[in-house]
Amino acid sequence: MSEDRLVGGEQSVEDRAIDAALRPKKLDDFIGQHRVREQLSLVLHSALRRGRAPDHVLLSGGPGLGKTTLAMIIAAELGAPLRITSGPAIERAGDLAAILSTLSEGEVLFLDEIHRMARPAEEMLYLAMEDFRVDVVVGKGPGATAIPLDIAPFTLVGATTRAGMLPGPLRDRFGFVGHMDFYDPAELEVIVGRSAGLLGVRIADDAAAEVAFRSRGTPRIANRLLRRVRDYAEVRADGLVTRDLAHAALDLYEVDAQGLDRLDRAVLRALLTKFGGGPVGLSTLAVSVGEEPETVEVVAEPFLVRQGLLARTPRGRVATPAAWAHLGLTPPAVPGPAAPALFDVGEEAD
Ligand SMILES: Nc1ncnc2c1ncn2[C@@H]1O[C@H](COP(=O)(O)OP(=O)(O)OP(=O)(O)O)[C@@H](O)[C@H]1O
Ligand SMILES: [Mg+2]
Repeated sequence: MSEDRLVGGEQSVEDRAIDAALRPKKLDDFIGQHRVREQLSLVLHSALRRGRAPDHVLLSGGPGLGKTTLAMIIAAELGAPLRITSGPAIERAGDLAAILSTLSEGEVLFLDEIHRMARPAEEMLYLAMEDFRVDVVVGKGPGATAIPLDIAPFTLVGATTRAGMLPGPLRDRFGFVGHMDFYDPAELEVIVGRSAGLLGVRIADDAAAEVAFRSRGTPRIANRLLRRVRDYAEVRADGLVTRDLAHAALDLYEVDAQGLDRLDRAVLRALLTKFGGGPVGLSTLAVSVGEEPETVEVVAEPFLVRQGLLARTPRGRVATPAAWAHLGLTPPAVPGPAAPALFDVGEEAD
C-alpha cells in the first residue's frame, strides 16, 4: 500500500520511528483494551509466580491497534529477552528451526503476521509450541530421517490482522487469544495527550478530542494525525494546536468529520455509485477502487462496518442508508430486488 495515506492503518517510514518512540513500555501504561489487558496481566503474573514460561499468546486485530506494542510489553513484564520475526521472513521450515533452536529459556518469540508463514514451518511450529521440540530432517528422499531436538521452553507471541486465516490447529495451540478492537474516542484522547507530551506538542484539550475523534479508532492514526496538526500549527500559527487549526489541518489532509480517509470514501462511493449500494463481492469492489482485496478488507471495511456505513451480508457488501447520507447522495427510489438483510456475518460472500 502507498505510504502517503494519512489515515491508512499501515506503517510509513516516519511511523516506524515514531511508533518506537511512543510505544508504552509497561502494561499499566497501555491505554484502553481493558479486557485484553486484564486477562493478559493474569496470564503473565500467574506464570511469573509459578516461575514458568506463560502460555503462548495470540494477538489479533487491525493494523495500528497495538499488537507489536503489546508483544514488547509482554517480554518487558516477564523480564525476558525478546526475539522478533515475521511470517513472511519464514519461507522454509529451516528458517524457523534456526530461530527455535537458538532460543534461550523463557525467551519471548514475537512472530508478526503469523498468518503469512509457510506451511511446512507451521507444522514445525505446532510441535515446538506443544512439546518444545523440533524435528530436524536430515537427508533427502526415502533415506531422510527426522532427528528430534529439544528446545528451551519459550513463549510464542503471534500477531495477525487476519485471525480467520489461521489454521485451526495453530489457533488451538495458543493458551490465550487477545482480540484488539477499535479504541473509543475517549481512550484515543488520552493517547493523543500522552503522545503530545512525549513529542513536546502543545495542543488544546478540544483539539486533542478532535484529533482523537477522527482517528478511525486507531492509535497509530491518532499519533500520525497529531503530527500533521502539529506541522500545520507550526507553519500557519504559533505552534499551539487549537481546535480551529486542528479542523483546518484535518480538512486539508482529507480526513472527514467521521474520520474517513480517501480510501474509505472511495470504497463507499464505488459501492454507492457503481453498484447501486450493493450487494457486491469484495474482489469486485476492490478492483473498482484499484486496491488489493486484502487492503479493502483489512484496512477500510472494519471501520466502515463499525461506523454503520457498510454491512457484510452473505450476498456481498451492502451500503447502509447512513452511507448515502454521509456522501450526500440520494439512494435509488426503488430498492433493488429483495434488499438483503443488513447484518454482519463476518464472512466473505464471494
Ligand atoms: N494502547 C495503546 N496506548 C498507547 N499507545 C498505543 C496503544 N496501542 C498502540 N499505540 C501506539 O500506536 C502505535 C502503533 O501500535 P503497534 O505498532 O503496536 O500496532 P500493531 O497492531 O502492531 O500494527 P500492525 O498490524 O501494523 O503491525 C505505537 O507506536 C504505539 O505508540
Ligand atoms: Mg505490528
